[in-house]
Amino acid sequence: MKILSVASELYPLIKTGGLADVAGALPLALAGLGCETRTLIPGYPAVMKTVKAPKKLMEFPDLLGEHATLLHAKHQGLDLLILDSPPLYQRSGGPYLDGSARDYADNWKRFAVLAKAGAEIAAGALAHWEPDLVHVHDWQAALVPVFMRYADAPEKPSLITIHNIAFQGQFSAAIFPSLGLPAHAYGEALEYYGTISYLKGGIVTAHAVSTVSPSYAEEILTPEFGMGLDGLISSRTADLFGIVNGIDIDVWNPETDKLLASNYGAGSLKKRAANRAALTKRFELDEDDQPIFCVISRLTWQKGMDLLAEIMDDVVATGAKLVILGSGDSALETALLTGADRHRGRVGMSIAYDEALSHLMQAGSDVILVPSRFEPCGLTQLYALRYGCIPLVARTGGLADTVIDANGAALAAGAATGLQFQPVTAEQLRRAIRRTLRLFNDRKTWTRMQKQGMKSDVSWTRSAAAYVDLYQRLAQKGQ
Ligand SMILES: Nc1ncnc2c1ncn2[C@@H]1O[C@H](COP(=O)(O)OP(=O)(O)O[C@H]2O[C@H](CO)[C@@H](O)[C@H](O)[C@H]2O)[C@@H](O)[C@H]1O
Repeated sequence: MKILSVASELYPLIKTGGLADVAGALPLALAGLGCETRTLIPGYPAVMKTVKAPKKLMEFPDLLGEHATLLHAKHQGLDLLILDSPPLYQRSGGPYLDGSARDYADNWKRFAVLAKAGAEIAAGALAHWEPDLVHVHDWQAALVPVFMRYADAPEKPSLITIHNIAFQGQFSAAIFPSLGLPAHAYGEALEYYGTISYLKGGIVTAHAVSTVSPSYAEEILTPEFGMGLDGLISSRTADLFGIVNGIDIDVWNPETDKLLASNYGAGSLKKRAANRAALTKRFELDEDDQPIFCVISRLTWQKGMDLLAEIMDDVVATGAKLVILGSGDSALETALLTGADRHRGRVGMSIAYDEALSHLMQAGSDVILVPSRFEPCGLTQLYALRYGCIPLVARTGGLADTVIDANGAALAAGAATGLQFQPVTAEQLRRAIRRTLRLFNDRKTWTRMQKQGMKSDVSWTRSAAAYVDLYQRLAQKGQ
């Protein structure tokens, strides 16, 4: 089966968050199951600089008034379709934000053009490669099924995956005429309280909607988590699926990871000590045997980072240490940095996006804290499981689905892999930290939990098979 995947980021070429990991790893996992995936991405500077000898496939003279060239390249097992349009994508900032962290004013156009190209490819624009199905990710690609619905060509089966419903691609209704859609598409697919919502358009028009864990698929049916789209999603429950993310277990393998100070496995956990020592040095922490908690996250309210700032003094008071890697909301960055300054030697912080450091932190820390208010899946707890770093997570979304709480029954059965807490409040987080410390001091139980986590199947194997199953169902329906 031939799949056209459309995404706005793709590991290892361009990444701001978990979407890139999934868009980058899923095609590799699907390849072994008879699916040939080509991924359409914008020609950002990082992409154009990294891919070797891209081949020109075709020109799009007029995609919503923009000229673009479609390039083909292979990169680390990925088959790429790169939409090269320098006025839209060759910018010095990130994929979505300029150097001052402001949204590009023409993001509506940048991603509408990407989607339009996707719809044209789906309709057979490429002479030698026509997809059987289109899989689009998040609001940035959500207009692909909208353009397909209102095109003259026969509609291909389509799936939209929601990685985070908080980001909806909402724009002024004034852009509607520039999208080149028939007038009725506004009310049928795109209109959202007098504005335009790309994600809504995708949810209305895609043949199936999925999200990245079964629990989050349930949660987004409720007003609390649906962020205004719960009513619409509830009307599509027959076509709604929750497939938990996997991770690339070759990139995230403590036995071979070149970014670590020392490689190790479940049978050689003592070798984690060298990573702990490297981490201690890197963050100028005191050298002692107290547990190290880590946080690797966007610094946002979603991720509960305000709670982390609130409880930092209490964590330090227990004797534990804390290392934080992240960037995001500037008020939260300041609050956390101020706290870290108060506790030199006990709290270390790096305001950065640092892939290499994130690997060392997973290998050198004892616990990863993930106090998210909502979490569609979450990936850092999956890396942590694989690295023998115990996840302490909020009981929500994919975090609830992937970590087995160390309650009495799970401990007795030897099944526990981490800790969960709820509701997501500072008080419950403090309690969960105290519970973690009690377990940490019971070395036999702790080691057993580490080993159990390292045995968990966090690979793509099962989930890739679930996607293939869904693709096949959609393809059959479309016949
Ligand atoms: N400062 C930093 N330096 C280095 N690496 C950093 C970093 N900050 C974050 N990362 C990395 O970025 C990724 C973040 O992925 P998550 O799944 O945790 O959240 P995100 O909200 O981006 O993704 C959304 O999409 C994914 C994919 O579906 C869902 O799992 C998730 O719940 C949803 O919110 C991880 O690979 C993490 O290691």
